[in-house]
Amino acid sequence: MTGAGAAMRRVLESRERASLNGEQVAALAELAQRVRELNEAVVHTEVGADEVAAIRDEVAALTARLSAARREHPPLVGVGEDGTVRHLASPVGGVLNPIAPPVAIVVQPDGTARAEFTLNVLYEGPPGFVHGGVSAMILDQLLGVAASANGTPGMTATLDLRYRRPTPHGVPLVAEAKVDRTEGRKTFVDARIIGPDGRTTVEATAMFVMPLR
Ligand SMILES: CCCCCCCCCC(=O)SCCNC(=O)CCNC(=O)[C@H](O)C(C)(C)COP(=O)(O)OP(=O)(O)OC[C@H]1O[C@@H](n2cnc3c(N)ncnc32)[C@H](O)[C@@H]1OP(=O)(O)O
Repeated sequence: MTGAGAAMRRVLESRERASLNGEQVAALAELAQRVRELNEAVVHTEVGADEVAAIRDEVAALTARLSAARREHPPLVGVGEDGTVRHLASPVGGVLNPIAPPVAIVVQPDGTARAEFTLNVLYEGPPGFVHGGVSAMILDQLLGVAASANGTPGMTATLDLRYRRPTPHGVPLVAEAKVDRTEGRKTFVDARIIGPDGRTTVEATAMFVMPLR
């Protein structure tokens, strides 16, 4: 046993006290979105060196202003309108995380976790296509949400990926995950990413294990 469950409970207990109210979350989510746009602008800009230097100094000044009052830990959890727990700073769809791809996961009545999203060039691996690690990260999260929605949350113990064809960026994608079966503390979940032509680009199977302590 790893004690992973106890370690996570300790972190959760310390961070729940730092929860934000809805107004604060909305304001920071807007800021995170502006930073996402800044990130993309940095990758695409063709402005001259002097302008780059001036912008660099402005960004540094903004970072200093934000850092004038810092919490010890990121706000980890929030409770959504539907009562589900949200990891606000998650690297997948975390509304407060400027590096998180915009993947909003919705659980369907039949337990399928589903997301519709478009990835921009920030998530590129092979030219024109999504980085395989980014696809894996999105699928891991989606698989985990499906396991949680099934009432059997856990840690990812195994994650098997089959990259069937390249996943394009800049076009609408769909990802879905659904629990296949549970065996004691183990939950087996299947997922896939589907391209705009309706064909599967990546398939995944994961096993989640609920830590004993
Ligand atoms: C709404 C919120 C949604 C949030 C979604 C979040 C999605 C993101 C999820 C993640 O990314 S989690 C981070 C990545 N995963 C980890 O860091 C996990 C690290 N590993 C662990 O913490 C532990 O190894 C683990 C909790 C998975 C298992 O530890 P345990 O001490 O509870 O397992 P134990 O050794 O008692 O084994 C229990 C059973 O599982 C099996 N098992 C455990 N780990 C395994 C493994 N890695 N591969 C294959 N089998 C494994 C083990 O063989 C055994 O099978 P049997 O009961 O049949 O004997």
